[in-house]
Amino acid sequence: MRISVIGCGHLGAPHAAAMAELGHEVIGVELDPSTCKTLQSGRGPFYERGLDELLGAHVPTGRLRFTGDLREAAEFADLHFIAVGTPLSADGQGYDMGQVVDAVGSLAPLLTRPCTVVGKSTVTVGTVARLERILAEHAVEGVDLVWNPEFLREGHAVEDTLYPDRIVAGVSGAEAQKAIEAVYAPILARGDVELIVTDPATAEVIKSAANSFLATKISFINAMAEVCTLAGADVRSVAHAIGIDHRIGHAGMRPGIGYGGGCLPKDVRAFAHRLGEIGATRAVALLEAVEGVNRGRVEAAVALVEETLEGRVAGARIAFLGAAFKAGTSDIRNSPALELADRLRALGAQPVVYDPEALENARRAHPEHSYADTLDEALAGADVTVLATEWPQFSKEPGLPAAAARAVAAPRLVDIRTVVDPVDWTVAGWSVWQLGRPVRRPQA
Ligand SMILES: NC(=O)C1=CN([C@@H]2O[C@H](COP(=O)(O)OP(=O)(O)OC[C@H]3O[C@@H](n4cnc5c(N)ncnc54)[C@H](O)[C@@H]3O)[C@@H](O)[C@H]2O)C=CC1
Ligand SMILES: O=C(O)[C@H]1O[C@H](OP(=O)(O)OP(=O)(O)OC[C@H]2O[C@@H](n3ccc(=O)[nH]c3=O)[C@H](O)[C@@H]2O)[C@H](O)[C@@H](O)[C@@H]1O
Repeated sequence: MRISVIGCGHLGAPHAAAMAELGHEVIGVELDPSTCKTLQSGRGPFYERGLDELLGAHVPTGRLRFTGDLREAAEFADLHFIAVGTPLSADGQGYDMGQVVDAVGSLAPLLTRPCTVVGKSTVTVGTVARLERILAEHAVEGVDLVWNPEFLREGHAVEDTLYPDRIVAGVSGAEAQKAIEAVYAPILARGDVELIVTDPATAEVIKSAANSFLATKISFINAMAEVCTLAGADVRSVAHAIGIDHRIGHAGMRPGIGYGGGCLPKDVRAFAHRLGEIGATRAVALLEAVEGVNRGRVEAAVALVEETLEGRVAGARIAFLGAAFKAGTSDIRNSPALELADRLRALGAQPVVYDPEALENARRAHPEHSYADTLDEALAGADVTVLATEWPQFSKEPGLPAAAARAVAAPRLVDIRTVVDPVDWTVAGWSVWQLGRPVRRPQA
């Protein structure tokens, strides 16, 4: 099929590349000239595993190309994916729908033959009806709108797009369903992915419910971390034990500093706001509790660092390992790591931040911090080491505890992501603090 992907950010760029990999002819439309230029050169504008390989394979053959010109895409494609951003509005409540409304509003009058518009951006209940009105007013007859929410995780964007857990399509008619079946035919042909065809409102709720549940699971275990701190218990054992019950499961239940990123925080907030508007008061209370727990995690992490330093935070040099909102990405949107670095800096500490992929973004957005180009440079002379993003380079490298112990001024590790095995570090002379777990001291 000839398809377009409008908006080539963290969702759209991997989606465009994956659609080319599935055999479609793809044109990506990207408003930001610098992002567009990078994509045209066959490289990803951010770190995402597998993306450069797909771009490198399909851009040179012309099967995948990028443009800033929406008209070119309207003429070329029979199916248009909308993958533009839905950030929070300026008042921090609902979504700012500007990018979605602009994209669909600009595309509609350019559509001169029947085609399908497929929304992938995350939106709240009621958006599809609004966009259907725009298309009915400005496009020719026979333009169908489908809502096809996306469930990919950053860091796994390519594999999640090519091998999704499920495909959801909110459709209003049979033609739209056929278009979705055609575009995802190579995936559906494998026979192990369910296509859930539903109405647009249900598709909208499915996406918001999925992200809200993921956030709830994280906040639940973080609430238990708070309980464990007060009760002298160990939250990792609690998570392990309860997760063995297959109704609970271990996935997505790692305790720590809480959820960040370009999606869960804004999606939970916007969903709660919309639910308030439609009167779903109990659901609002649930989501507000989830947000409340999440907000408290940075506070808890600050307290842990203070405890480590016995209150002497001012002037302390902190090796700060990680800036990305999670491992596997260069994305720093709503990064709990950087929020913690900000808070510690405000208390007079000197965090020296290192991240394997997100340094450039962090430097640009937070020029106030000191940065290290290498892990060794960050560790040198540190009074405390904060493991702030769960990169395996920090938690799974067998030689790191011993090497790092030689580099720092004091072997104190605060692992706010609960990813290291304290034994690996205590044998190398470290004391290890984790949220909701007893402090582990060096083994004699
Ligand atoms: N980042 C993720 O992992 C996922 C994101 N989503 C949803 O996908 C949507 C996009 O998210 P991200 O890709 O993270 O945002 P992003 O900000 O990384 O990308 C959006 C891109 O759209 C471009 N854009 C805006 N208006 C445009 C227009 N009219 N024409 C062409 N390009 C335009 C922007 O320049 C930007 O590059 C959001 O609704 C998000 O909630 C859904 C699932 C996963
Ligand atoms: O709608 C979206 O944009 C996407 O949002 C999340 O994906 P993502 O933001 O890439 O990140 P996650 O892997 O879900 O992690 C979110 C945050 O929670 C934290 N987290 C994650 C898992 C966990 O067990 N504990 C935990 O604290 C991560 O460090 C990160 O800060 C969802 O997982 C995707 O399914 C969804 O498509």
